[in-house]
Amino acid sequence: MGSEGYAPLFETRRAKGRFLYRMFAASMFLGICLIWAYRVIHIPTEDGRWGWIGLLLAELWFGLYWLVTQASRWNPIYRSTFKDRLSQRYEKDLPAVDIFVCTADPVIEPPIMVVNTVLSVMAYDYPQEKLGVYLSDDAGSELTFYALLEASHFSKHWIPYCKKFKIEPRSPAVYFSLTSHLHDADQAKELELIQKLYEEMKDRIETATKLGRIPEEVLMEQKGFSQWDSFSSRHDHDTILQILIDGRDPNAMDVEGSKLPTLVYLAREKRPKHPHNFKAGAMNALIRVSSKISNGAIILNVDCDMYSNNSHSIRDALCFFMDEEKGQEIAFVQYPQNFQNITKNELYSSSLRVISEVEFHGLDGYGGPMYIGTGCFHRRDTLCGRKFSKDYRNEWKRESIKTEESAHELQESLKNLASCRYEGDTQWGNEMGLKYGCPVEDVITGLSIQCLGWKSVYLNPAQKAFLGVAPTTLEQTLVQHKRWSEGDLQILLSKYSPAWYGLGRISPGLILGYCTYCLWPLNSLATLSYCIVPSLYLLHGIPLFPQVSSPWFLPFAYVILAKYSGSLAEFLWSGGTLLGWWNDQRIWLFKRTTSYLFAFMDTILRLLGFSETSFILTAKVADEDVSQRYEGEMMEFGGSSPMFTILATLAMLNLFCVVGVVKKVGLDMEVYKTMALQILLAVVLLLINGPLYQGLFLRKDNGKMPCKARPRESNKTDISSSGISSEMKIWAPEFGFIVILVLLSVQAVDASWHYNKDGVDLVVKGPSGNQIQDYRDKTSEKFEFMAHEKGLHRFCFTNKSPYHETIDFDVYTGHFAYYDQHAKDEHFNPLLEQISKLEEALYNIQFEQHWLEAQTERQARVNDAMNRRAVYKAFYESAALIGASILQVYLLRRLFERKLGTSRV
Ligand SMILES: O=c1ccn([C@@H]2O[C@H](COP(=O)(O)OP(=O)(O)O[C@H]3O[C@H](CO)[C@@H](O)[C@H](O)[C@H]3O)[C@@H](O)[C@H]2O)c(=O)[nH]1
Ligand SMILES: [Mn+2]
Repeated sequence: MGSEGYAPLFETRRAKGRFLYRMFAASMFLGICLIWAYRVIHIPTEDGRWGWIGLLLAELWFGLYWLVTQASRWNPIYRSTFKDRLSQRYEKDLPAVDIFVCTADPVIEPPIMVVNTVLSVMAYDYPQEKLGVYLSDDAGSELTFYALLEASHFSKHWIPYCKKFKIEPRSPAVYFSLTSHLHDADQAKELELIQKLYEEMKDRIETATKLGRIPEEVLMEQKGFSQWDSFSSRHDHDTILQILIDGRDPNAMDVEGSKLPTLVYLAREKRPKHPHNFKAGAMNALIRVSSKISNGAIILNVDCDMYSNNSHSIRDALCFFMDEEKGQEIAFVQYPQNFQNITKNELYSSSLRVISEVEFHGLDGYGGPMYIGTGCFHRRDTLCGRKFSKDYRNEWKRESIKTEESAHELQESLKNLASCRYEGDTQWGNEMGLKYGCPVEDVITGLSIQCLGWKSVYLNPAQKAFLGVAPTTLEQTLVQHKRWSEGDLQILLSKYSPAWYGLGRISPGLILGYCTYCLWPLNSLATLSYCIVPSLYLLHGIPLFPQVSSPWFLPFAYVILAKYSGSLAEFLWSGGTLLGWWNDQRIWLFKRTTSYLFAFMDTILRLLGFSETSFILTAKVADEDVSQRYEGEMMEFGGSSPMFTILATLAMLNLFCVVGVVKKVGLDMEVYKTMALQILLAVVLLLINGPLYQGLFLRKDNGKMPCKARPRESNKTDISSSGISSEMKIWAPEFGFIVILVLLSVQAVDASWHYNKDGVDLVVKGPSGNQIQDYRDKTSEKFEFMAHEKGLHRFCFTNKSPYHETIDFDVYTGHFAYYDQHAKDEHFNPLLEQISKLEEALYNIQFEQHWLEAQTERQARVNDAMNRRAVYKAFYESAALIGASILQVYLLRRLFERKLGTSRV
């Protein structure tokens, strides 16, 4: 098309104030150089030399990393579209669009949420006959299938309602929750009707989900359910494919007589021995299956929680692809990830605000944002690996698939495309489709597309295009970031590394842009050194920063001030609050000392061949009390995690140093006058760790830091004669709470060898008085007991012998990370799993020691008369210690030797 009279379909604006920003950045850089100079010039010869070098390395890293992050701020651009022009020119020739929704677990991704997302994308403001909606269910759950079946019926009412009244957003659940009062009487009536239909559907779905069972009559009616006959587990089943609405069928119409979008359910084949490659595998199966059903030229991918919040998003995206002059080079259009459940001050900093509002615009200025999984429109061709060429023209008017086959025949013939073996010896997962073997399949796929010469576009309209569910606990946030940062670091080290593969293929600005994320994990070491070294040296009175009166103080002060006021300004400008920024700084610290550290270590283990890729799904639902604490912005430490152990240790270390310093200050004020910056750092760390101290010491709710198993003092109880009982009560605060008793019943010493065989009975009763455990005739025993409900548990000892009995017992109470994690998640990350096991094993060692000690004591008492006590005690103690040491050595060796087990969804 000629340029004359050409009106583009989209517009690109450069950010204002770039010059000012660049001046500011240059001044920061000068400050950073001065800090480096100071460190190098002043390396001490004795006291504090190592600490100093630690800080020098940390500052070198921070400075270089800061330089890298400038790429995403140097040249930001903003995009806007002209949808009216699109519709004037192309309304009749709009391309077919296929929409892929991915789900993987009916428990943490409830079917009702999934179908709301599906309904929202079925109701796009777009010719419905050109839409194909595909749900990939990696759990192969009948419940999700049932929900989708229900949604296919409901869509016949929902889509016409949306179109008639042009409502937003088009996720029914969200729409109904936002709409209470309507002025238009007509609409009010229809609203009532449709809402009733929705509530009924929701009821049916939720009841089925709760019961884990589909109503009998539905099973009879819908033949698709028979596909579950050969289903053995989510990891082991045939392909299940069902075309629920066949767009080619002239009868597929809504209640107003308009065409409906195609709707397909797919659970690809899974076999335990066959790697399924997580979301990437699911997407590739969808690409193949859809190519034989609707074969849309454009593919939109959304996660099952990311409902469409803007019915015009397809048209917006098409403005880029269909622009006559610049459209041909664009491979994908990425929308930001926004969330519906962000609280005002975003406790876990999960809005990704600065990334969405600042950094991605910056990447767009250098050739386009990364592909971040959800909310992204692709050309089918480029997703399948097509190389860029100048003469490439997308053929929008594709032949629609003409086949005489019935939906059923088609279904059967397509199952092969989603089978495990199909991809063997093909380029799928490599040159074609999404790439395999990386926890962030999206980023590496996007990068390889850009390396083939394509551009991408970042579109961030005021009316958010997609809204999803952000993690609602600290642990989930940290685990999610671990997956992301680990994946990004892997990319940096992979064949497709932006650093070398990208060289010459994408612009240097974009390479640095990618590195901003790929280098996340390396920040952990520098941050750790900054959290530990200055505080420890402060305690010892060794200064590591220049005095306030020294001229070298200036660059430090300037860089600190400029860095933090800049970051605050950015955060506020992106729509955040002051407290939100403060929380963001805290999470910044937490992620760097835990998620990134684990990601770093895991990547190294992976390089050495110890661990395999895993994917821990982010939960989209939470218990009620957890949700309440989230809404109230109270940090969640419930459930134990090795990440919390690190956070708590660092916080305690800092507290310890600060308390130590406060004690000393009275004695020696002078020393500390020279250490203003170190004191400032320690105090800021103290403040930022505030919620940790609260969780450790002050809070009483279930979200507080879990207590580790720890021994209580030994107890002794005397039960004078037969039939007499003694009772002990223990409060179990939650499921999985563990009580361990070491019981030792010993007759009065004077009866020496005649200890009674009848021993003692122990009965454990649960909170409602029900008997849970019953041990009879015990003389010496250890019991391990796990509470299955919370509440007061009674441990009742009864003496059956005619003699006076002394019962000597130890009680350990606590909650094991190991049990906890495994109850929640069968595929806990290998490294964390090993750590929990080690933790548990170490505890067991402690326990064995106590038991042996108790045994020794018992023996000793029994043998008192023979004066062999000392011998026995020594014997048992050394045996215990040797055993413990052997076990420790064995466990540690196993930790490093064993090829860590596979774990996958
Ligand atoms: O084996 C799997 C695992 C996951 N999923 C789906 O992948 C999506 C993302 O999973 P989620 O637990 O929500 O991870 P997030 O960290 O929130 O996801 C972001 O990061 C992922 C890469 O780590 C991308 O795949 C996602 O698109 C992106 O939204 C969900 O729809 C899942 O159902 C599958 O289909 N199969
Ligand atoms: Mn998600």
